[in-house]
Amino acid sequence: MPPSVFPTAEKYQYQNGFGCYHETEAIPGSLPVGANSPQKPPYGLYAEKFSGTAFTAPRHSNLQSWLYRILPAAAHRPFELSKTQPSGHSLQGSVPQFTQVPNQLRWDPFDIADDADFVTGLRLVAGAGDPAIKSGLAIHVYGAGRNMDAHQAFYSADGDFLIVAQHGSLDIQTEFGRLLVRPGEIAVIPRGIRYRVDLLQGPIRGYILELFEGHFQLPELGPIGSNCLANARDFQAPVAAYEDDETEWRITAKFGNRLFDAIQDHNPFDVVAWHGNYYPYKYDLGRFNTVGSISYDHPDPSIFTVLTAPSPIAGTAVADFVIFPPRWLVAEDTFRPPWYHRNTMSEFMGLISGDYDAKAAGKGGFQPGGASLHNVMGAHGPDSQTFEKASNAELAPQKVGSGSMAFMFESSLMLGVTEWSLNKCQKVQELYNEHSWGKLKRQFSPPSLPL
Ligand SMILES: O=C(O)Cc1cc(O)ccc1O
Ligand SMILES: [Fe+2]
Repeated sequence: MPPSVFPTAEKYQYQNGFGCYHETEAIPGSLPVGANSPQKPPYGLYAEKFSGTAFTAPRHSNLQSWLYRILPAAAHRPFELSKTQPSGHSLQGSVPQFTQVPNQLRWDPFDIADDADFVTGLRLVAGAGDPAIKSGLAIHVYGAGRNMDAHQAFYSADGDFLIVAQHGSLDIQTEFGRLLVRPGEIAVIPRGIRYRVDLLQGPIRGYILELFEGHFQLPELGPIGSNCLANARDFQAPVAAYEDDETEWRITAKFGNRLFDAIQDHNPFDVVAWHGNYYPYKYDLGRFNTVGSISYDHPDPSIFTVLTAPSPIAGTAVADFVIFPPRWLVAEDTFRPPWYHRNTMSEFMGLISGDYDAKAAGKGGFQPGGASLHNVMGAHGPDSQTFEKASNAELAPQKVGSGSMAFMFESSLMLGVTEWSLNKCQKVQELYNEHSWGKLKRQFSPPSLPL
């Protein structure tokens, strides 16, 4: 059960900045000075190098950290296919199959299983590509009512986890230190980093974008200049915090889309000090500095990009993480909601809280904890109610989205859905298309032809 008291703030300490070279030590003097791997590191610690990119990646994109720990991560028994996942878990057993469907899909809020933890409560919703060739991504949801086992840690070798907390707060203990992630905040746990998730105030639910290739970065700002959108200083990395015990621990690995367990006889959170630029971090979406049109027309949603994972094709992301925060709409002579459109990118959307301004809310609509998928070239846009309202609204300055936060995982890849998300979860709204666009009225009234 989660503890009933909210932990004190001192439990979570951060250092600020995106893509920084940080250094932190829980015991003064535990970082070697002037060397990474001295013959004997301070206090009898082991030095362990942790590479997030190839050794030879260019300097501007090279990611690595040095960890100084009580025992190396290598000290564990062999991994075996996990037997601890409930049957039907979408990462249990065989490698998942993705089915690509051209229809617009929308899901009611996903369930929270009271008896599940962060790992057993993970469900694969959609994806493309293959972690074995470091290509593509996966989209998961999690819904859990209890802490991970007290002596269990998890890591994904497949991809970086971008965790969007929708409901309930996560106490994430990582090898690098602790992160508190509340609804409306995100955490990024790059691949390989071991962590465990406890619940702080009851059940948790949220979304995960797992990136099989590369890592997330801040988008270019172009003519916007050197500030706005997500500012670098608002990203927070943990400070080193370690535990030391020789009890039995289970390490669960997501490896090639399946889960494996290994036992070890020491605490994996034994990193006393670290330095480097490969680390987990969090970001409060409320700090996003939103920009928009102050004249006319609805700009592309790329102006709301928090983080991007570029592909080798210029300007084309494997995945963008985009948000729709509360903001003022002031555009004149403009249909202010998103336009009707078809996109060569696929658009997976979720709702953290409130209403999304392009879609009806409430039962049968786009609801917090639910999702939608408008796949490659899937036609979509405002539903008929939104169209009626917006095309007749008085265009005074208007604040939209108060108390609301929607987001989009936008990808250049065609996303497939899983047997779980299409059928088993029983959340697909069968009448999504009909309810949204089936009642759009013809507005066409051509001028009468001269006789
Ligand atoms: O489809 C959506 O609701 C997401 C979206 C929002 C927007 O403002 C412009 C384009 C777009 O795809
Ligand atoms: Fe869209």
